[in-house]
Amino acid sequence: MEQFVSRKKLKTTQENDEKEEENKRKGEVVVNLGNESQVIYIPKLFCFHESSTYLEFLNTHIPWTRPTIRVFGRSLLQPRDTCYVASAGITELVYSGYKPKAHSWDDFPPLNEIREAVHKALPGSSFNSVLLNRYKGGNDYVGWHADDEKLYGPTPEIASVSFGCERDFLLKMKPDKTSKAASKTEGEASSKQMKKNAYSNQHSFKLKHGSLLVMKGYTQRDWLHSVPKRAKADTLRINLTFRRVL
Ligand SMILES: O=C(O)CCC(=O)C(=O)O
Ligand SMILES: [Fe+2]
Repeated sequence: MEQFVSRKKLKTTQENDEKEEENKRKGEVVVNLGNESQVIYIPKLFCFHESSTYLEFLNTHIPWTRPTIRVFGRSLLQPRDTCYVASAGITELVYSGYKPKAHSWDDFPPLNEIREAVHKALPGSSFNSVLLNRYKGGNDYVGWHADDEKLYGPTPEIASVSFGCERDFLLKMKPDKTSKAASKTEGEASSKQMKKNAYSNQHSFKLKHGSLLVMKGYTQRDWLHSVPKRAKADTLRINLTFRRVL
């Protein structure tokens, strides 16, 4: 009898966990970008209260810096604050001529909690680094780029968690891919389904407080993304992009 009761309890907990996961994924949007590139958007991975607690923690406890980077041969102050956290022993990250210092996960337990929630939402994923960005207001931004550094391999899964001010996240096809994609789409457009899903060269998402956006497949090879300046988005936003260095 005792065994029966505890087993029943166990099942209930498991059922509750499944229900909780299901609730988190409510409103999930999957966008097939074509040519094996995909974006998944989950608006509410974290509830409002959890998200606000993480925003406050990250804002006050992360050692933010605003480095000088090189873009198109010119030095400029990166238009947002940044910090990098990574597992020991993995290949160092270098982007735009800048090599961020890798901080330890152990120094920021809430970051590990967020990473675990992302792992739960994306079965099979295992991220060993996170690049954090802090946008202090609407003048802070990230320009068009792809996270296509070699250390992530050809088809990285990049999981982006946002807290704070809602900002637009834009995707556009890389210029050299546009014509090829158009001819491919035309060729495939015979089926009704394809016509309905006719691929577009641009997409935009409003990244909400506590949301998760995932870029998968060949998105980094074929697409650029950005978070442009927005005069009206004048409050703090913190974004975390989880990546796996191979
Ligand atoms: O802030 C964002 O939503 C995007 C950040 C980003 O693209 C990056 O860190 O590579
Ligand atoms: Fe990026």
